[in-house]
Amino acid sequence: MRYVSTRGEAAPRGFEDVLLAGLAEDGGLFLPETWPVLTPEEWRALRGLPYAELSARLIHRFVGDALTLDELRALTTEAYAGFRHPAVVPLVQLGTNEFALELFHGPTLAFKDMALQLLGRLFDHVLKKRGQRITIVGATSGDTGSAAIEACRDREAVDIVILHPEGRTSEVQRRQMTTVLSPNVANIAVQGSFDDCQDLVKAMFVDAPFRDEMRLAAVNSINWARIAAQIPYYAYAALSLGAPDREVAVSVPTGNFGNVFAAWAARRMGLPIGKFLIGSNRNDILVRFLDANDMSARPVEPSLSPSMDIQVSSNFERLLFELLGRDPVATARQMKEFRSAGRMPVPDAAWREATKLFSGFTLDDPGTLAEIQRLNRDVGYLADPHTAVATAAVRTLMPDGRLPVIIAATAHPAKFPDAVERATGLRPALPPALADLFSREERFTVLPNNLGEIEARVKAHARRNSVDA
Ligand SMILES: Cc1ncc(COP(=O)(O)O)c(C=O)c1O
Ligand SMILES: N[C@@H](CCOP(=O)(O)O)C(=O)O
Repeated sequence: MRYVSTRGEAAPRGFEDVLLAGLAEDGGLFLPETWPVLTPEEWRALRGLPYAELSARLIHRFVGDALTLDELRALTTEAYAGFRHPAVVPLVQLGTNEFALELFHGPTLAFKDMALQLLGRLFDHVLKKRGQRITIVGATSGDTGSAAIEACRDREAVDIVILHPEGRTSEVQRRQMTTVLSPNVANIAVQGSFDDCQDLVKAMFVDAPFRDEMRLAAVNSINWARIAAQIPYYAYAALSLGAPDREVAVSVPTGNFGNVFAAWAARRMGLPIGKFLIGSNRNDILVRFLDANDMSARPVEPSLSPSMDIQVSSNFERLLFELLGRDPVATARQMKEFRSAGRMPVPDAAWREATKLFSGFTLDDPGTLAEIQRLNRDVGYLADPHTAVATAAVRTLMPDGRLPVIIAATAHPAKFPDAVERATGLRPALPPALADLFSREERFTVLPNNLGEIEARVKAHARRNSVDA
């Protein structure tokens, strides 16, 4: 299995190198050179398998000879062993044809654990084999950061620096990151938005001397391994609902487009997902694109679903590459225009293609509170604000219930207790492992949105750790 960059100038390479590279040197994102496609019989053979086994078998299609199936199975088994639910990703019926796929039973209470618990172990496996160290730099709007820190804390060959937008995460999200005092972990609160944090991370990756000196690696969904590890839960849910013999739909609360792209990848591998609903808060660039081919970035605005407070969705580039017939020159041209002008008219044929599969839905804060309240009152289900955006999308975009819909329940309600309490009067408690979160010491550095200052901080952190090591 080899991977190509969406911008075509970086050399194709195998899984291990893609795992360690994160972003391609040309600024593009890696995708498999050819998609593995499973026959209906092969899909059926995965039905009923324990989650760790199912995920090992599917992810193995992407790793080539980097790991044997046995090696990968050992990693997925360990990765999901600590989840709080025996099914790992339980499917909970919310309506006649609506099912919440709960992705938040991992250590940090969000769907990011599904991929990052595995990614931390994959890094370890590959780095031990190679005798190398890496410095991870990541951007977070709240959930990737804590999941990555939890997965990488105290790992010998890894230093990790996470950038979050100062004051724009929930307090639980911030504390989950900043109270981890392991010496290989550093947190930076950037005076800016998530988009600024993500731009800074991408700028570090295209700064070749810095990237090489620090041996930068990525934990965001720019890293292909993140997407690969998010595909199996869609397969697990779809197979439980009758696929490959029955078509299903998905509804995904969307920010950086990684989670919904993983669902699209599952379709590309032969899973019959017939419709993709994209839920958005007031940062609705993807919805405007789908409704009117208006792909224009506006300033990021805070909302009750802060993890989706994103305007520039990294993984849209992967879909664009596919929509443009895998033409890297056209993709690079479009992305360059988006970067310089802040807008990108996608060619009409590609836009129409996208609208056949994807539909967008925007929910404002009052609507989000009303939906959390409705779910609690009518269904007895306590949803976090991100999940509520996706359940509301189903009621608006697919009220006829013609397909079973898998709703990605991306976070535990206790991560957003203020919003949930405002909507329902109930304050969800944190699980026992996090019960003392509010009395733990916090450590982070506040820095301006300035590449030089951030790079200097990353360098100081990585140096200190290699001296200590
Ligand atoms: C709870 C939650 N829901 C939804 C999203 C959006 O997912 P994606 O960025 O993969 O589109 C995020 C952040 O990524 C999140 O943390
Ligand atoms: N919502 C995310 C933003 C980063 O997304 P990623 O999937 O690219 O890591 C977060 O919670 O940090």
